[in-house]
Amino acid sequence: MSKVIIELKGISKSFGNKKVLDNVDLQICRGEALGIIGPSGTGKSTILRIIAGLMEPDSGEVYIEGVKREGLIEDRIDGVSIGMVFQQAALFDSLTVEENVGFLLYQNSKLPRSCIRKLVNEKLDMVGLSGTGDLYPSVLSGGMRKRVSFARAIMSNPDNPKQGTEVLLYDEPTAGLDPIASTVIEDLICHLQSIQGAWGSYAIVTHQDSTIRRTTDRIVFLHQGKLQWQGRISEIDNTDHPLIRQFMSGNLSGPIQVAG
Ligand SMILES: Nc1ncnc2c1ncn2[C@@H]1O[C@H](COP(=O)(O)OP(=O)(O)OP(=O)(O)O)[C@@H](O)[C@H]1O
Repeated sequence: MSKVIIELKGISKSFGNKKVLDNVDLQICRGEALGIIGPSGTGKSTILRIIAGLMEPDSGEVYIEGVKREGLIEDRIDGVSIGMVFQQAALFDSLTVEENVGFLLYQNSKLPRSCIRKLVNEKLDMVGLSGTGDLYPSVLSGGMRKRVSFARAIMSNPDNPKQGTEVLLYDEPTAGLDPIASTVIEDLICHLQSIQGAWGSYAIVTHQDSTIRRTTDRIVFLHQGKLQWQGRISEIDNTDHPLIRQFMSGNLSGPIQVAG
């Protein structure tokens, strides 16, 4: 079996009196493409934020290559770098594409501007956006804005050997995109995984059928705070698990209650 790179053990999280995650165990192995699916509001984005170190669980532990994490991301550097692509591209509209992608290096490193610009251009090339560094986000399409946020997530600081992104977390990367723009993003996710070295492992939260099928090799299904089913992507059409059958068919009848 592949080496476990990230492990959640007994993770619980509540907001107010609503328990969103209830004793969740989850592993991401090196080289794995994990899909996290389930009905809306079931805690998928919350899991990504906990893995990224942006939010602390109420109880449970997060292990990064077997080392227990203490605190949030600003308190320490993990042995594995984790990049996150947010549901909304979350770009600063008053900054250029280059300034958005290089934002953390411009803010936190002593690298010369020319060096950061070179690194940014490398990442823009990788996401198919060569020559867009001087543009502002407002002139880009939704799919292009997503790709800028990919470039930002894979930025690394060459002065810090631990800063190379090794795990990428994608929160609904194809939401709101037309089928063709979604295909471009799905291809890009697979392309980044195929590049030798850095971004071989990822977890992706998505509701889109094509994204589930084209970008994942293992699926976990979350419902009512619990991990209810997991299996290979090839099993998703064959399992008779009632939650998966209802979710994948979009049927209104079944164990998942329709909100509203
Ligand atoms: N910071 C927060 N404060 C209060 N409630 C929150 C917070 N973050 C998430 N929630 C609530 O927790 C629940 C789970 O949210 P989360 O975004 O993780 O779900 P999700 O499965 O990703 O949903 P969707 O598929 O609709 O994006 C929701 O009811 C949400 O309103």
